[in-house]
Amino acid sequence: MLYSSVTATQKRRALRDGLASGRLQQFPGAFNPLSARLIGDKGFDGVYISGAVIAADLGLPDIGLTTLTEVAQRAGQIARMTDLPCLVDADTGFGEPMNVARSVQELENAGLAGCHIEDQFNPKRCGHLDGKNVVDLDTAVKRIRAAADARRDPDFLIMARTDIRGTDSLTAAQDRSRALVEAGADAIFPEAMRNLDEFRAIRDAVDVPILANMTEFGKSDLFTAEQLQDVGVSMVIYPVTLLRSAMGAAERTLDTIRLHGTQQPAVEGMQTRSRLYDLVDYEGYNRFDSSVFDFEVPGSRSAAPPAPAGSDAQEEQS
Ligand SMILES: C[C@](O)(C(=O)O)[C@H](CC(=O)O)C(=O)O
Ligand SMILES: [Mg+2]
Repeated sequence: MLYSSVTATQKRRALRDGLASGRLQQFPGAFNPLSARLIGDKGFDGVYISGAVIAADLGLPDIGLTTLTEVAQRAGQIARMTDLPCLVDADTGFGEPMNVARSVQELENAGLAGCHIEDQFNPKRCGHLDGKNVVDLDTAVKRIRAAADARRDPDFLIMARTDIRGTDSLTAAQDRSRALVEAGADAIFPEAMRNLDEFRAIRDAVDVPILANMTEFGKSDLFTAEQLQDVGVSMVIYPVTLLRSAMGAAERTLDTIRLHGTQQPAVEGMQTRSRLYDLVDYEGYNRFDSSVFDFEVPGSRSAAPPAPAGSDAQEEQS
């Protein structure tokens, strides 16, 4: 009830331990707080909070229009719902190095386990699009140094993302990764790697964990967990995967209603009422104060809490 049951400090330690474990850490992207709960329920290692998803959710393109306040608030709402460590996308850090410092402290306050900060110019864009620009090495280093110096919890993970592979060679990406680690990065996110050998080359260049971004319709093939583990990747994100899946399902359901005049054929694929109630832990709230739910709905599972007043028991699917 009221989640999460572990502290932010414990989550940060869990993230560090996971990265040190030698086992690939899988972080699907939550598109809302409820989906973070689902990710934990399915046994994943952590939750990724994507800048692209936060932007898309607001109906915005992913070009640095979202603000620190919006991202910290949404990320905090998501982190609240899970015992897993959450890694949030802090884009370019929301400004100059001093802004980056403030961003890190706000994200610490929001209960995140870590964040990544990239070396793109503003306005930034999706790392898998063409025509990106990166800032010079000095600026990139200052951002990461400011982030590392600003954190108050030494376990808050500062991950440096470099987009340089989009504009320069693999060697340039290795050099920049080394410099970012020197500046204080705890981990490296090499964006838009072209193949597994490129991931291996970055891994060989630095002695910190590296992340693979398995975003669909991008520049990288969708490698399996086993393939990534074999080349020494420590963490994989599936940043927009759940949003794309949910939106795909939403479109299909809307088409069904248009076609059949009812959603009935789509109901089979829907999350049931009782599963939704499991995820929000109605039962836990009911234990806390049973007078909140002091009526029964015929046909509901005995373990499931009763539906709120005015709901239709016929909707119960499980
Ligand atoms: C990882 C990423 O930064 C994100 O915001 O989720 C995006 C994902 C995407 O647009 O597919 C990225 O720049 O790769
Ligand atoms: Mg992003």
